[in-house]
Amino acid sequence: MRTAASDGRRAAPQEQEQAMTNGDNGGSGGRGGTGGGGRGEDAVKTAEALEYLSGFGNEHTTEAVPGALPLGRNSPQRAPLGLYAEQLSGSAFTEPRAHNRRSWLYRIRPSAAHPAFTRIRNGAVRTAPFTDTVPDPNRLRWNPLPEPPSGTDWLAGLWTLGGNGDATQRTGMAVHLYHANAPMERVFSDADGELLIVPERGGLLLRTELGLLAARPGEVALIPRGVRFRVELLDDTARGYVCENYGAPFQLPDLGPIGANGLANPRDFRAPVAAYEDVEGPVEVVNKFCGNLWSATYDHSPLDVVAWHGNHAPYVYDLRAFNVIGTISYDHPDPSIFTVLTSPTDTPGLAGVDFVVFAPRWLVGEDTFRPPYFHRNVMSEYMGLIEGAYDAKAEGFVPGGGSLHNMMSAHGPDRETFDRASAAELKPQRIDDGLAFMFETRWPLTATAYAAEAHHLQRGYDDVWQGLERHFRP
Ligand SMILES: O=C(O)Cc1cc(O)ccc1O
Ligand SMILES: [Fe+2]
Repeated sequence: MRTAASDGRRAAPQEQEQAMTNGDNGGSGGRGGTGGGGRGEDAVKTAEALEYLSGFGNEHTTEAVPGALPLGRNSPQRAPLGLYAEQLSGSAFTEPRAHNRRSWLYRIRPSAAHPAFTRIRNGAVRTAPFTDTVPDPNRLRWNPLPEPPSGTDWLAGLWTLGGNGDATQRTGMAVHLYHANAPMERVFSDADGELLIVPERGGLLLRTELGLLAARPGEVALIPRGVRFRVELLDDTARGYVCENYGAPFQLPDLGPIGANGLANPRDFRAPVAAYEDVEGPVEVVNKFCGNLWSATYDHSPLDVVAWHGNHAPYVYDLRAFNVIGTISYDHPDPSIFTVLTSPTDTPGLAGVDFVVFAPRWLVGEDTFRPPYFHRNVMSEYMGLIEGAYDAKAEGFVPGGGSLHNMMSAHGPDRETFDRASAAELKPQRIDDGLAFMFETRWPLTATAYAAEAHHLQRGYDDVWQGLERHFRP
């Protein structure tokens, strides 16, 4: 963990009105700077120079201007440098210490200094409870979203596939996809849940209240509930997935008999160093609250946190750092062993949502059908593909697409995969031609009308299990 004193970040030029200042994180980018597509040259340069704090849930301390963090107390009579002190809570004040999350922010203006929000159109964003359609027992699979119209920013390009629970009860989750080709000018926050962003195409620069994160395909970023942020693009277009988790914040899974190490190692999670915008002037701030989008035009940027400390922060994680554990004897282990993050519910072991990754690994199982087995699962499974291919599907499950296998729906290897794996020579085999993930949840998912009627919904997905001949020879 870095300390405020050892950060040694220089103060950014305060006098520059409208300037973007971000400590050591790469100069005075400002907004935009895009040429042609959505890629911002400033964003690219800034992303390359980013520094991070390391460790999941650590008590971080960071300041973009030396002396901005008060010492010895959170809320001195007058905070240093004329800043306002503000607490951001990610858990109830009274939750057990192990689950308690909060950070103290030292900012140019308190978040309370804003005008009234008024409703704007929700675009293609939908929120639980999902009642557009009835839950579907059929296996569903989608191709990627079509290209967005030019000028689509990340928020405008957010498209809800479905979900479960009820955002107002802080239970359940939603699956969204996004496609974008323009940087956000506005700022967004989601009071309904935390956002786990899974880029599939194109890198993102996330300018958050607590600092800057870059998330490229293969990495995931988490924005805590209510944290304001703006998404800029590191490539001309961006595409990916989002799990909006209405429930308890994602945490690392217990390791049980695995021991003290393994799966996602805590130190590989990176939080931003403090970085702030000193912008006086109109800034649109969009707030998602209980399913609707609300907008207010602030007279300053709310990304104005000069220093912060605490254990509640955005973070980025490289899925390729995942320590994959599997069989070294026989049988295909259940994919819970690939859990990166879990959002627990009141019933131990029954997650509101697990985020699971199928990362490069060796398969060595003896006398074993090595790909995912045929199964029916009380949990519901949404799967996406970040790159390459997935070992249960020969074709049709493509990067940017996704599949939904709801509670108890029968699925598993397609016919081609079954035939191939049943005949394969069982020498050690490295699986490194793809990166797939799963949002697995205890409640069935209901699709939005958009998703159920989408042109890119694959009709005839059932056919992948056609032709599984009987081989029974009594
Ligand atoms: O359905 C899937 O492809 C996900 C999955 C993978 C696996 O290895 C075992 C069970 C399972 O649900
Ligand atoms: Fe499955």
